[in-house]
Formats: sequence, C-alpha cells, structure tokens
Amino acid sequence: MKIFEMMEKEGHEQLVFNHDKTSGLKALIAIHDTTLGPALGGCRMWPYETEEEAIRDVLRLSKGMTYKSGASGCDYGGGKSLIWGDPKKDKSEAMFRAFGRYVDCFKGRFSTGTDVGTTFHDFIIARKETPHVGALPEEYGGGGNSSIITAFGTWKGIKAAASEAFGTDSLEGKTVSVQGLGKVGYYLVKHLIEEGAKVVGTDIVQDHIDKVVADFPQVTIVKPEEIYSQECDIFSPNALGAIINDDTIPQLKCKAIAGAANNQLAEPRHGDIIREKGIVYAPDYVVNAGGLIQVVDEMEPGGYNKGRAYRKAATIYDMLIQIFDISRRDNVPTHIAADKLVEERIATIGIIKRTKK
Ligand SMILES: NC(=O)c1ccc[n+]([C@@H]2O[C@H](COP(=O)([O-])OP(=O)(O)OC[C@H]3O[C@@H](n4cnc5c(N)ncnc54)[C@H](O)[C@@H]3O)[C@@H](O)[C@H]2O)c1
Repeated sequence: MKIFEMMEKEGHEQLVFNHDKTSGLKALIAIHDTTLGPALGGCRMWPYETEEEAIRDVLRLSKGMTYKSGASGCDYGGGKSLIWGDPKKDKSEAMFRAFGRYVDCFKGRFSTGTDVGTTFHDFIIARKETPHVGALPEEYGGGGNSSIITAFGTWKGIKAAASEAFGTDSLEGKTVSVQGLGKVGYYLVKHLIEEGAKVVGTDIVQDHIDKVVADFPQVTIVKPEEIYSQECDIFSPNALGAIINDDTIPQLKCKAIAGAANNQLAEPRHGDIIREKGIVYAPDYVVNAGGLIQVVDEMEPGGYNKGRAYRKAATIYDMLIQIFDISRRDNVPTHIAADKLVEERIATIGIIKRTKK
C-alpha cells in the first residue's frame, strides 16, 4: 500500500496516526482539504480487519466530508477520524480522553463528533480534553437530536426537487413515498403532512410504523418491497444506502428522488440512468446536510443558536437549485453537478484567500 501515492491522487493534506498505550487507543485522523476552512468530520469506531482497510476508509470518508461541507455552504473543509476497535467492548473513559487530547493537538484545524460506533456520551468525555468536538446534547451547549434539523433540511430538499420536476415547489396534493420512518422519517412525515402532501410510508420495524400512524393517521402504509413501485410524485429514501440500483430503477414511477439516506446511488452510473429516465435526483449529501449544519453552528463564537442553524439549513433548497442549474448548464447528472459546485467553490474561495494574504 502506497499511502503517499493515495494521498496525492485524492488530494489529501494530512494523515495522522495516534496511539495511546494506557488505554489501547489506535486512532487515525485524516484531513482532506482545508481551503474553505478547518476540517470537520465525525469519528467512526469500527473493528477493521486490517490496518490497510482502516487507512483506506479514513481517506475515503475524509474526502467525502470535503464535498459535504462544501455543498452545505459552510466554511469548513473535510476530515474524518477513526478509532480502530470494537465499539461494543473496547470503549473506556481513558480512550476517549486520550482521543480528545490528540484532537486538541490540531488546535481547531480539525473538529469531530459522532459517527457509526460512537455516541454523544463518548464526546462528553472527549470534551473534557478539547473544545473541538460537536454533536453534543443541549445541556452541553450542543444542538441535541440532529435528526430533527436533518428532516427539516430534507423537506426543503424535497421542495427544491419538486420545483425542478414540476415547476412549483408546493407539495400540496403531491404524493411523496417515504422509505424509513425512523428518527428522520418521522419528522419528515410531519413536515409533509403539514404542507398538505399525501404520504405513503414504509418501515421494517412495526413500532416505528405505529408511531407515525398514531400521530398522522392519513399516512398510507405499504410493505417495504412495495415502496419502489408506488404511483407517486417524489420518492424519499430515509433508510438505507444503495437503494437506487439495477433492480429498483425499473420499478420507479416517481418524477423526483430526494431523501436523507446516505449513498443512495449503488454506483455513480445509476445517477446517469435515472437522469435518462427523466427523474430529478437531489444528491443525498446536499439534502441531508442539516445535521452537519447544526454541528457547525455549535462551533460558532457564542455557541449554538437554533434560529441561525435552521435559517442555514433552509439554504439547502438554494444549493440544490444551483446544482440543477449546473446540471443543465454542463449537461451532466446532478450527482456530478453537486461535486462541480463544491470544486468551483473551493477554486474560487481559494483564490480569494490568496488575494487577501
Ligand atoms: N439522523 C441524522 O441526523 C442523519 C444525518 C445525515 C444522514 N442521515 C441518514 O438518513 C437515514 C435515516 O437516518 P435516521 O437517523 O432516521 O436512522 P434510523 O435508524 O432512525 O431510521 C432508519 C429507518 O429505516 C428503517 N429501515 C431499515 N431498513 C429498511 C427497509 N429495507 N425498508 C424500510 N425501512 C427500513 C429502520 O427500521 C428505521 O426505522 C440514514 O441513512 C442516515 O445515515 C441521518
């Protein structure tokens, strides 16, 4: 494995190995690009089989964060941290304090928070050693449950997709099929119903379905495998990744896709195929940026401000409108247009920063 070659190819700035003998901490911190601002990215804890697998993952995820931060309009770059271990049995106070001290060495050049395998409890501990952690509960100055703002941003994303597909962003009378009625799905359904949309929903957990139906009895529930073929205007994936694939695309009857689930396209070519079918795709990492916007707001001087965070999350709509314009301008699918938007932003802001020096 040639680490420098990999970093050069993908444009990474830094990869730092952190080890603490007392707690057994083995952590990697990757910084991809800091042109727009300090790097931001969650901390994943996972029992990787090999060191190589962990390095590849942290480099890949940190690059993804450059695009996610850039598309959210925030002045942050991309980074990621990773603790090599089993989140079920390897965690300790000492481990997260040691991790916090390593994060602190970056002096704000990198900030982190929860991801797969870590929870806010871990970062309440790390916070004792560094201020550069976010995604904290309200009583610790954070924004609390990020699913609520993610659902708000997703609703704005659905409206932007509707505007592109139907020439109006009103969802009144439109049918939206929602896959996944979990933490984000529940609050998304609330926004949709309040706007007068017809909602078709599905989940694999009966308790999650029951909660939605109890509060919004007008929602029609279908079996999980039936969600793709629903007669609807918009399909909103809020459960799993890779659900836009060779099996599901022929079933789709929608005119737009917009949802919070990460990595919805099984492969990039599926973005081209849905475009050819005339379906507007709102890129997932733009639609689901609400949680990231909340974490960024926690880092503002004076701390988290809910009104400001929601105003910022509402601009997910404007970002998507720009992406649809680039898609038309350059005749490319929207997932490519989203990457272009970020790359153009990095190029122009990079020049402005040089001019000011
Ligand atoms: N919560 C956030 O702030 C946030 C931020 C960015 C992205 N996301 C992404 O949004 C998606 C939803 O996040 P969440 O926090 O609501 O997670 P969640 O686990 O609370 O909800 C996911 C729901 O999908 C259901 N589900 C799983 N497999 C399914 C299937 N085959 N068919 C139908 N339903 C199925 C689950 O039972 C669950 O109710 C995830 O992909 C997540 O990565 C979430």
